[in-house]
Amino acid sequence: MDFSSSNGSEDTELSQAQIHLYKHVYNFVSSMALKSAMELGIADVIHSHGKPITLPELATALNLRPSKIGVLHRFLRLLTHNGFFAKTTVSRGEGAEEETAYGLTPPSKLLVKSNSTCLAPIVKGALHPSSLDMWRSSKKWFLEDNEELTLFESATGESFWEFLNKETESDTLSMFQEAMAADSHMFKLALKECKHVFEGLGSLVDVAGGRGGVTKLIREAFPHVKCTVFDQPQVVANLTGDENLNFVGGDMFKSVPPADAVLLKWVLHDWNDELSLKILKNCKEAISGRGKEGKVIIIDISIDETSDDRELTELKLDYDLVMLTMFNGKEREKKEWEKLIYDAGFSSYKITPICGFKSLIEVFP
Ligand SMILES: C[S@@+](CC[C@H](N)C(=O)[O-])C[C@H]1O[C@@H](n2cnc3c(N)ncnc32)[C@H](O)[C@@H]1O
Repeated sequence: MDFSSSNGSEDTELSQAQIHLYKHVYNFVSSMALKSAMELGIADVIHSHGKPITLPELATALNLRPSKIGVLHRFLRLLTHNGFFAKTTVSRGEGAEEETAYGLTPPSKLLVKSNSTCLAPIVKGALHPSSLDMWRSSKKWFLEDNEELTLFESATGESFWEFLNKETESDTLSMFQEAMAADSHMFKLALKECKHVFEGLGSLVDVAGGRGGVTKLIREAFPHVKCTVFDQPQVVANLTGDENLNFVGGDMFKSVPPADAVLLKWVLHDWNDELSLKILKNCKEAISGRGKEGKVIIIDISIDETSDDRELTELKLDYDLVMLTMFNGKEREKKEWEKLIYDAGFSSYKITPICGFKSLIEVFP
């Protein structure tokens, strides 16, 4: 572009373009500031304080040296701008000067570790170096002629599942399972909206159900349903159930234990269409004893750019790239779900949005 001859509107467009570009380049800073706040436990301190906290009080509670108060202030300024803290003023008594204080907002309440809806493990897992380092290899990965290879494999030489299951990575496996469990707690809210989906079931198998976080919530609401949590043997190895809760180790690509209904929460987006089809066919077989009354309940993202707002679509598309690069999985649009469901031999389905950004898809034989 020849800058000397550009007119006013071109200049404005150029400036806007620069802001747009830089905003996306520096998006990672907001993620990292959030991670730092989570690691320091800022939300926990404010929560224990019981009211908005001043900067010196916060620094003291976090055991920070006075030299770091300026740093803390600048992190809080960005995080407050991003909606994680709310600024207010407090006075220490009559005649005293007013001081700025920081309170929690709904998003930062999700970082309070004593809350059952704490999502700190998601922040920890998603922004862990094991999830981020691979991006260094993205150009190399693009140039490789292997459609099956994930970015993670291209960068590390092993799949993410192989990496997690290594003896030396038991802490990382625990971290991953904790992140899944944290996400599952939010399912309690969704369960209120979609209780009818589980009504009338005698048995349920939660396929790739991790350590059973979701199953336990379903059992609280439906104590009479016989539940099975089915996952890889090493995930369920040391877990004990009771008369209505059973942990079974196995491979969902080989077979799935029989039940009236199968739950697949946060599972199919880990896999490409070919492997998802295998899982769905095994699930269809698992519910075959119940005839037309059986069903598969999928909880996953459904991308809908026409109905969702920009922010929601951006989150879903971000997730799609996470699934692609880590697992060769994908987030699906409605027509992709439909194809997968019909290809697996099911006759109908119903999609209901839940939990803000996920959908519950009931699939019928
Ligand atoms: C994204 S996590 C979802 C966990 C759980 N459904 C939830 O929402 O919390 C995917 C799960 O798939 C399990 N998994 C991976 N391969 C599997 C296989 N071949 N058979 C059974 N489970 C498997 C993993 O161990 C992991 O717990």
